[in-house]
Amino acid sequence: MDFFSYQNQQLHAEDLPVADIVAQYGTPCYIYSRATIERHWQAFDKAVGNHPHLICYAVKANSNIGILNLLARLGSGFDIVSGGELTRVLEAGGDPAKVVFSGVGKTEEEIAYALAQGIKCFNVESPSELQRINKVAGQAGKKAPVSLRVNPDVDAKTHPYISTGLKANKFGIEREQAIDVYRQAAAMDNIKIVGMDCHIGSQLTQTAPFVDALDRLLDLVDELAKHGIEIEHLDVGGGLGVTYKDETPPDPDTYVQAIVSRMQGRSTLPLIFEPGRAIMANAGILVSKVEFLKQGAEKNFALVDAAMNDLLRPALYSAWMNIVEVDRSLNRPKALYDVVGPVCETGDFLGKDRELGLAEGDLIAVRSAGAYGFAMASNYNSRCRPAEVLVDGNTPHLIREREKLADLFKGEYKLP
Ligand SMILES: Cc1ncc(COP(=O)(O)O)c(C=O)c1O
Ligand SMILES: N[C@@H](CCCC[NH3+])C(=O)O
Repeated sequence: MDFFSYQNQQLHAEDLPVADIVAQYGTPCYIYSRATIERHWQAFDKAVGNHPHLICYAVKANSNIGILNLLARLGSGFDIVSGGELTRVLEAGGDPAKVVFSGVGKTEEEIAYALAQGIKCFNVESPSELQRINKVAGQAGKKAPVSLRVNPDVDAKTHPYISTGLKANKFGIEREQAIDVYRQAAAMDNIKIVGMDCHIGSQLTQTAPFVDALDRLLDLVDELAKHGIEIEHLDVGGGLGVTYKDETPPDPDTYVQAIVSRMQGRSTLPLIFEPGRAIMANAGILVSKVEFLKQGAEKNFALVDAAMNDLLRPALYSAWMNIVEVDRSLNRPKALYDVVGPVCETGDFLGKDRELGLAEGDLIAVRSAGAYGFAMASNYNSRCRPAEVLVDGNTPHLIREREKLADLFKGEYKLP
């Protein structure tokens, strides 16, 4: 669900006109809604009902401390993929005992750090990683809690760059090897087996691949039990998609029900969910100002002050993201525009062939930009990353300042 709505032709964030917010904080600017983030998180939590569970928000989707803090206050757990993300979770007041650590390339340093903080478990992606965790835990005199990420070989039917559950993908341990790797783990001195997990991809718009993957995992859980290995939790990963254009993903309730319905007879096996996009995407927009309108030989261009460094999804995945005028009352004549940024790349666009009524100086908003928006922003072309503002009812809170030019070369040195 999208929290931005037009009131009197002006795009509003909760009770505030978007134009007033950016008048204060400048453009480009990410704006998020507290109410929407909380509603989305609670939709997952409530849908699971009485089945024991933990919602571990996938920090990579949006890792702003202000947002992590909101979620921590709701009781959320966190799915992290780096020591940096763990630092953010701790800084935000998150409970390390509710943190699961995913990712294919955990370093010794990251493992030692996570162990020292007492995280819930490591989602292990290879036999070599398992050995490394055992070694580091041994050095620390600890037993590391682990879950093996099983690659269930299910087609998530999403963009190939964000599909993760196929044999051809780098993620997880092949199903056929899983029992063997679990047995290796059971024999290790400094490993404690606690779970099993999978994550088959992102922006999934159907329930069936999730259910297929779960069924394959449940078969493995039963097979492991025959080998005397008990699984204490099952982590079904994230991946639920959102509507950017005309996709019709299941809502969190339908998705969660489909998962929980497969858990009959397993009411004591806790479930972990790792949603990222479904919580954050439609809770945020990116607002940008039209700098110039330019008529090319074949196309009209709207040159705006946000670029691929601020929002990479269109350039990276050819992702279609909805672009709207912030003030419709201006009633500009409509034309077809490629909405492009100032970065020196032909791939620097936010949208192509969009019918918009624009004049120089107008504001546009890219909707559904709350997930994998700022989180993937960079300083390419030495551009300062934008501000982030969280709207709480009728109060905007600055949760990240726009970067300053002087910050761009902090930590860089000239030769003596
Ligand atoms: C292991 C893992 N968990 C959770 C997520 C979150 O995915 P999404 O934002 O699609 O819910 C991802 C990213 O795809 C991931 O790699
Ligand atoms: N960054 C991607 C999703 C990747 C999910 C991470 N495993 C996107 O914008 O859609």
